[in-house]
Amino acid sequence: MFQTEFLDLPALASAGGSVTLPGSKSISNRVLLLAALSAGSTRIHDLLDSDDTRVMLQALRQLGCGVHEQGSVLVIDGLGGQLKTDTAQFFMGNAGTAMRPLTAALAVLGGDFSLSGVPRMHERPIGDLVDALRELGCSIDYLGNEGYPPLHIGRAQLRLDQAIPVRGDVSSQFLTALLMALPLAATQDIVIEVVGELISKPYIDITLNLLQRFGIAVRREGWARFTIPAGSRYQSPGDIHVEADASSASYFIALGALATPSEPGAKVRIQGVGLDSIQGDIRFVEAAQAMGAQITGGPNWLEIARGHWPLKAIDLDCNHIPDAAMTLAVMALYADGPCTLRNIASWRVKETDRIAAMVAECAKLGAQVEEGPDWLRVHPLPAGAWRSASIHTYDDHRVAMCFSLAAFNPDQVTVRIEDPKCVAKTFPDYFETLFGLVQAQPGRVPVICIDGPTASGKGTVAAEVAKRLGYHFLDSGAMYRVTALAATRAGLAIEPSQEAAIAALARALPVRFEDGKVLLGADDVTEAIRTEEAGMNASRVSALPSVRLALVDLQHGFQALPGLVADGRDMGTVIFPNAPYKVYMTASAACRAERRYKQLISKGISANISELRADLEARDARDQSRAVAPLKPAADAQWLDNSELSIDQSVQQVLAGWLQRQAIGSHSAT
Ligand SMILES: Nc1ncnc2c1ncn2[C@@H]1O[C@H](COP(=O)(O)OP(=O)(O)OP(=O)(O)O)[C@@H](O)[C@H]1O
Ligand SMILES: Nc1ccn([C@@H]2O[C@H](COP(=O)(O)O)[C@@H](O)[C@H]2O)c(=O)n1
Repeated sequence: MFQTEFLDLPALASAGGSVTLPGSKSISNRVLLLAALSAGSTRIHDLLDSDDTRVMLQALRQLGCGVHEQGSVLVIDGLGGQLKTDTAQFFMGNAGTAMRPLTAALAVLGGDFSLSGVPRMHERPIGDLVDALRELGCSIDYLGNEGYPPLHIGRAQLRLDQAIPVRGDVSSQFLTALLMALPLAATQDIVIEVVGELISKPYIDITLNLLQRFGIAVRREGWARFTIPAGSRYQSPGDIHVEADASSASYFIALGALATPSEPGAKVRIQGVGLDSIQGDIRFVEAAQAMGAQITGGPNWLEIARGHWPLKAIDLDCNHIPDAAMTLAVMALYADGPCTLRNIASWRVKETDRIAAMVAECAKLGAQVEEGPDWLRVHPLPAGAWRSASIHTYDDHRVAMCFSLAAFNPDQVTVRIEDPKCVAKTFPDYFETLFGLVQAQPGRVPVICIDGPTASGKGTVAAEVAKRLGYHFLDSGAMYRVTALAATRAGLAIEPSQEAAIAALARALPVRFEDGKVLLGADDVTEAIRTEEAGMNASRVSALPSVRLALVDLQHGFQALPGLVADGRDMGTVIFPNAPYKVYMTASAACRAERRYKQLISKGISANISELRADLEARDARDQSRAVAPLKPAADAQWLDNSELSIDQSVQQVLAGWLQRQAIGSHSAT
């Protein structure tokens, strides 16, 4: 997951390949609670691992549920409707799918419980559910504002003889919560009556489907009246599989519809969710088809390719696909006319006011957008009108994910996604998954080159800049160091007479960079290549032209989405001559010798400062005077002498220079 302050998406062009999506949030949290309330153990396969499911799991543990991992399977030892504790305080984060059903289940069972969440959770209404539960005889108090969490739950005195009314026109989660809680009290038939037009009906279908799997056969009369039969008891189904998330699939369906194929005939294939899905958001497929996407599918898969282009404008009632419909709003930027999304009032009370968020962020890209209380109209953005923008994400995973699709804009402007880690709510590896399927416009994966002499601090600074931007990091010096080590181990003298043999070795170098370690074959050589002797050998091996040539492809392979920071001697001059930003980092010889001295001493290696200075000057002289790719600043490099700067100041200067070139909004990367 990207933990950076923001993530810059360079202009994207094409897509193709297969992706297996994480489990559905709606199914995962329902299954977790049903398994906890059931008698017996439930083995849950393909459960979503995200912020919202972790919130639910933590609550279940607090209630005394056994939770065990068995490989990729999660086993829940159910409580059989009997809590092991009747006093607890629960933190629900911003997980509506945990807060609502747990409130109902705890209220029906009764006890001394409090439930709170993040500030936004305390702005999300729950009054209609509380009213219904009070009607039933549950004891619930508001601890803050009337109608909103946090809540306190006390002992219940249930009255089951009359139908329980619940409003269905604000959130279907209130009805879901009652349907899941009431089997715990079904000593007689219990009737729920929906007041108002029920929204998001497909989510109720998911609830009914899962209740059935856990032994509860709810009788339904239309969408207005639901009966839990007397004697209903939760029973574990044993094993249960969680489908991949259909709402998450919407980004990849849109991707297939927007991107040109990575090669002729290439498609975007989604595994784990298909046309027979029980999730309502699978009907996003129909909306994407209406916009022109070519989609085929089977029971557990979908394949998408670009069809009509530009996409066709739509005017759609989106009540049945409330979450996935946000993706349509960004697709609308690529349509042949204005797109109107209707019946989406529930967006106003989600993780953020999603209608307001879509209006504000589409407008930053240059689009004209109109809104009403429960509708949104997005006008297409023609080529020439797109603006590079910093997308605010409001701690809302779906805002972050759907705006990533703006990176396919025809003007090839960069799209900045603020706080990319907000995707952790449902899809922690969303951006990594996206980068696995897409290709940037040619030459658009940015490279920041930091070249300079030994011990100028370029490796330290480059690694930190890469971390702050979420970019890959190339320590090119390590490649020469590993080559020299491999040559020595192979009994080759590091001299021109052995050039061909060392180059052959370099071409097939089994080097890997993993989790901060450098591996040569199966050998961890991280420490072995860092000695002063290894540095000198690297300098000698790097003067051999065929060795340099042999390592070019390996270095180019590091240029991958979302970007690269490369440090070395010839990054800006030879390996990435078209890089958009180059720094030549240096410091006085005295300063560099002192830094290296401190570096060695801190590792417990004894050193002599004047010998170190002589060695590094000799190394610099060799690097600067060699015939091929000598150490020198690129003509377009920014010169940075950091003799008087701290590491952090050096990092800040490089970041500031890069952000100035990116020119997106007025963001800082501190
Ligand atoms: N202002 C500074 N900027 C960067 N590094 C600094 C600074 N001050 C001290 N250092 C320290 O200098 C030492 C040398 O840094 P580093 O290894 O990154 O240099 P380098 O240029 O990559 O060297 P080499 O080319 O030999 O690998 C490190 O211990 C680093 O912490
Ligand atoms: N792009 C590069 C990087 C390094 N070298 C040579 O390797 C030696 C070791 O590099 P470090 O950065 O790890 O110290 C260095 O002295 C150079 O001779 C190179 O030629 N080109």
